[in-house]
Amino acid sequence: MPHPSPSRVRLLVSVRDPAEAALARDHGADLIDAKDPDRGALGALPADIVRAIAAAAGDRLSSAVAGEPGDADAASACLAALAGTGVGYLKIAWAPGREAAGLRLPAGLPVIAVLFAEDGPDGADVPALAAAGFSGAMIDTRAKDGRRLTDHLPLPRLAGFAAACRAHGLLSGLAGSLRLDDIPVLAALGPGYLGFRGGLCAGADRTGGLDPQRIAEAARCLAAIVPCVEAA
Ligand SMILES: O=C[C@H](O)COP(=O)(O)O
Repeated sequence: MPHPSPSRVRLLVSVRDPAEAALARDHGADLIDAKDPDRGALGALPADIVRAIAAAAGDRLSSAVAGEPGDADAASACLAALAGTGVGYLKIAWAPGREAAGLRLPAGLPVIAVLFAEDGPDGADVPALAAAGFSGAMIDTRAKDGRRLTDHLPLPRLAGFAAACRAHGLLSGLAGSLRLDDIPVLAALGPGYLGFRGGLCAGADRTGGLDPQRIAEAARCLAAIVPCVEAA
């Protein structure tokens, strides 16, 4: 499976269906992420829609969110439900400090742990994620209430998270009601990708439709930035 080059920060765009996947692909998304924006921060889509999104992503990497399970057993079931859909990654909510015993990760399919900014994650959470077998880690916001990632966590803390992911060989991501003007500041921290939904939708409404001009603008912005540190 291809892996994003560590030399630049990638653009992840969350999509709800194959038509949005094709739009994101055609306007410069690097990672096409299947997610139901009507069902909160990490609403999972049905497996057949995820499969169609992975196909529509074409030569782009794809991922799918698997939900917000309460423990390792439930997480294993959520991951298994989407394991055969053809996406390159699965993403699943994971509480900092959660007991990983009993977590069964799908063979050969990298899984990204999504930590919520409201829980105050930082780089100290990363070693346990690596030990649990996750291939990546990202921070997103749980409440889509207008507050952005940087309203919850200061930049040095985000930088520490990205650095810890690099140190442990994990792909890292930052998201949470990001806007285009967040790109230069957050990309400079060297995450593997920045994740968007609402900021690339018409009227910044994450439950509305994606705006192709905004996707293209985000892609242009990211392509122009060389991170101060190597992205991971
Ligand atoms: O994975 C990224 C998320 O879909 C971000 O959604 P958001 O930009 O609406 O907070």
